Amino acid sequence: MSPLSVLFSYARPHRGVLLASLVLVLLAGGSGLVQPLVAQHVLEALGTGSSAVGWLVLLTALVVAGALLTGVQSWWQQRTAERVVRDVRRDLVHRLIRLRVPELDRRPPGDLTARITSDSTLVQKAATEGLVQVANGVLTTLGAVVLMGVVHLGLLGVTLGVLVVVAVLMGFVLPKIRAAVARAQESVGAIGAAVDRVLGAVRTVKANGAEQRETDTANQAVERAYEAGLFGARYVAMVSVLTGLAIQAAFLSVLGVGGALVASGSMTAPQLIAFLLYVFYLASPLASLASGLSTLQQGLGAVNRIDEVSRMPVEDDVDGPVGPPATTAPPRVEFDGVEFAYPGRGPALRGVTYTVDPGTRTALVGLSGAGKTTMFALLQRFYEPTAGQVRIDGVDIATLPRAEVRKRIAYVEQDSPVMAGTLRANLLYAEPDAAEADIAEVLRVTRLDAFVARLEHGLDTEVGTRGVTLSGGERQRLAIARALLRKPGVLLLDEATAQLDARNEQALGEVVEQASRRCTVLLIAHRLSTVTSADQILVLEHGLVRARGTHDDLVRTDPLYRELAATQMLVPGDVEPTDITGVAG
Ligand SMILES: Nc1ncnc2c1ncn2[C@@H]1O[C@H](COP(=O)(O)OP(=O)(O)OP(=O)(O)O)[C@@H](O)[C@H]1O
Repeated sequence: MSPLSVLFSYARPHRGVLLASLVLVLLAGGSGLVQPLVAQHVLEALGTGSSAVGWLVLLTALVVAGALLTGVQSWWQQRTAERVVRDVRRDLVHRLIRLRVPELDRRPPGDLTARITSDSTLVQKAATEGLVQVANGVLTTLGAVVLMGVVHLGLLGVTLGVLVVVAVLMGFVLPKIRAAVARAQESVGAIGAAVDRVLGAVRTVKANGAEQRETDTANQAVERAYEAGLFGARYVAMVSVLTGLAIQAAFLSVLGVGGALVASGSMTAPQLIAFLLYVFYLASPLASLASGLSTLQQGLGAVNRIDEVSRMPVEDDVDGPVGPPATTAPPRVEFDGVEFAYPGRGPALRGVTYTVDPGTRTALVGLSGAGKTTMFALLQRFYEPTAGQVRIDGVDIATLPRAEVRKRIAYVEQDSPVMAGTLRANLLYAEPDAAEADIAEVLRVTRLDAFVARLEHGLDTEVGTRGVTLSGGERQRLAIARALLRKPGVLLLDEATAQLDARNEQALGEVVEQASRRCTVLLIAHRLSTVTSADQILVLEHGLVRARGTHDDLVRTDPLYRELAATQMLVPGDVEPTDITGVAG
């Protein structure tokens, strides 16, 4: 779709009211045109001593009607503009939240936010005021042109000649406005991205004394937006200059040619005067046309950035009623020859095959970057395998709606995100109707009950942006409590206890063990002490399962596992300190 058709598509649902608005503009214009004639009659009546009441009433009615029509037209137009921007923003919010994870991975959130907040406002005016002004300008200009033709065809030719020259110049200027707005909006997106980057890691920025560097980065985008804005403003100003010049040039040409025609007797003086009045009358529709075209170009400059979001792939199977899972029994989870690579990267998983039996605990261990978190991401259909299948209870999850897959799974992320809001809102995020008894139970098992009891507002305490007012361990326990409250079929814990003190870690280890009687648990852990009692441990290396078994089996059979265990003093051993961060070498 061309940008113009996209713009029309925003206006289309409101075409009725926009057409009505156009009619009102024309009527208000018409009433304005008639008023001088009626005023003339009033003056004539007063001069001749006859009654002017009728004309006065008509004049008053015209003035009032004109004002009312203008008021109603302005209200309809602005209301429609607000509706257009509301629809665009609704659609953008809806899509952005549903964008596929790979798409979100490669776009700065600040830029996406700017499309909702800033770009949409330009489209709002273009799809309403711009279109009405252009239509009004075109219709009124055409009307004036027809009447000019009735008065004198030759002079009409002269006028049109001048207008064509101006139209060609406009054709050069208008696309510049559009390009400038597109550049300015890109920069506004870049400002959003830069600020978002800083605010998302404000402590890192401060701790590294990077305030000035980050300010400079954001300011570069601010400067680019300013330059592009100025560039566009120059051309917008040029449009009004051209419109003024068009009228002046038409007036002078008509005066010159018309004067000669009158002198030669092929035209009467009143004809010339009438024609000149029409030339002046043209000023208003031409101004409306020029301003409407500028507004349209500005909207077209922004429409691409909005339309780009409409073309990004979304997860279209996360809405609608999913219904309760067919069974509450813990399911079997299988990876069967699963291969996967992130866009532009080498393989992250290279043919992973394993089965997790219902109601058991499987631990994934291995060096950093081995592909553990990637498996969790595939299990929730954040990404799709490039080969192989992930199955839940024997069903390939690629054949299930994402909502259904995710409903069965509770996921505690590596950095256990907590969202701004209250503790309660975070806890009940997936289960808004959870029973008080269940809430109390999960708070107890995650040992958050004492913490909550100490807070003045208890569960209604605000946790700040990303839970910044909580400690790392409290955030993790909150995330685990949220997961347990869902009573999931599958529980995924990614380094979920990494930030807990030893006492809490042990307590939560027991909770997870208990949970595995009700659900299938997969947990990723670097601290092997948390996984020694798992039913099955998978050792991952470079996207492959290199060994599997219980802790005791693996200590005996797998050198890498033995090394990991020895460095964590879980087995006696004489081990060279090895890089287990995967950073070096
Ligand atoms: N969103 C992403 N885009 C591109 N590459 C990614 C992405 N996420 C992870 N990777 C890469 O994929 C590989 C596997 O990453 P993954 O997060 O699965 O490792 P991991 O075993 O969980 O590591 P860790 O123990 O450090 O969390 C790594 O090389 C990583 O750099």
